[in-house]
Amino acid sequence: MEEICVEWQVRGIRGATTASENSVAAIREAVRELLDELEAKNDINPDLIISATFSATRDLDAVFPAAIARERPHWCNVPLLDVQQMHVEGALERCIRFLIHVNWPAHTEIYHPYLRGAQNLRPDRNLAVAVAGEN
Ligand SMILES: O=C(O)C(=O)C[C@]1(C(=O)O)C=C[C@@H](O)C=C1
Repeated sequence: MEEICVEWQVRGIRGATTASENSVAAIREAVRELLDELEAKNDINPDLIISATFSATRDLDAVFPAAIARERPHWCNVPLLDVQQMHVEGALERCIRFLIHVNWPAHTEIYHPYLRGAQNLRPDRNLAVAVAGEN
């Protein structure tokens, strides 16, 4: 029988969005939408996620984004962390970002979701998917 060998790589996936206000409901809605998009566009298997770090700008403190992520099916065992985004004067407000490391089949495209007010943070990533080795 022919053996099909899949080459795996550790890859980083970035994403960001904004919450409409500093409330549990608004942050939950924004994080769910962002992770829905991540999973839908990447056909991601949460069991292959190595870790996920969320940052929130200093104007968001109603709830931890990691706690929202942990509510998702199969995310309860993912190592999660929240940090406060460094503040730069004039930077996008009420912004939630993530950096996720994942085991990924080599040479497979990754989609980095940038939604809502965060759409223009990385127009290069928003328009195109990143090809293996380019991120
Ligand atoms: O990708 C983002 O979320 C950005 O805001 C862009 C950027 C960057 O310049 O690369 C800036 C600040 C963040 O800490 C991460 C990345």
